[in-house]
Amino acid sequence: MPGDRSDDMPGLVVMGVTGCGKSSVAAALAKRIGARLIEGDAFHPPANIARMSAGIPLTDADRAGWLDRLGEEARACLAGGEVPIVTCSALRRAYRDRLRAAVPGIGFLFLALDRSVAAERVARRPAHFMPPSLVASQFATLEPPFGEASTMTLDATLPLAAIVERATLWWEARPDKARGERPGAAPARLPPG
Ligand SMILES: Nc1ncnc2c1ncn2[C@@H]1O[C@H](COP(=O)(O)OP(=O)(O)O)[C@@H](O)[C@H]1O
Ligand SMILES: O=C(O)[C@H](O)[C@@H](O)[C@H](O)[C@H](O)COP(=O)(O)O
Repeated sequence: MPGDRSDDMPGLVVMGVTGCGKSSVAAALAKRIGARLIEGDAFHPPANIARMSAGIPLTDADRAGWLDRLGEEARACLAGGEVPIVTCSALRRAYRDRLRAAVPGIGFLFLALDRSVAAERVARRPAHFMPPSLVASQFATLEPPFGEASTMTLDATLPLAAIVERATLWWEARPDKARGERPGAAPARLPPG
């Protein structure tokens, strides 16, 4: 699936519905490119965790403070000279714009999968606060980031290594890298699909 890289990307958000592989992909990608992982789940206030554990979807108001917290973490990471990779469902355009306001040009890697696979993965995942009953509301809320700047969509059912490989190529081809660290270098070619 195509990626759009019209802005510089100082860091990344790995986004998508519950069970799409955000935590798995972001951890592996952070290791691969030497970035700092900011695990979004670790920044929910206890009230949000309690709601989700009880099978109640978060509201815009529940998510607002969490998104701001993630934006602050990403900014602090950049200020410290590190590259942030944030896991955050970022389901709506407005949520992504809130993160973009905190970190202009931040990129979004969207892991796309259908709801039956998401439901299956969430049901099989041990000891996690998200119950399978919340999968439907995640899909109802999702606004895919198609056409937005600095976004890349990948098939979340590819093997983890293939996702990380494609994401790494996209990251390496980002404009500031091409301009700054590799003057005159052509951006790396993205693999088909
Ligand atoms: N590419 C993949 N292929 C198969 N299973 C995956 C893949 N990525 C993640 N998983 C599995 O799916 C489940 C959900 O992954 P996770 O990273 O926790 O998703 P999220 O953080 O988006 O909720 C986990 O059991 C994980 O091992
Ligand atoms: O790992 C997961 O299962 C979730 O996707 C998690 O990363 C996220 O915190 C929730 O989805 C709650 O936030 P939203 O209701 O905004 O998705």
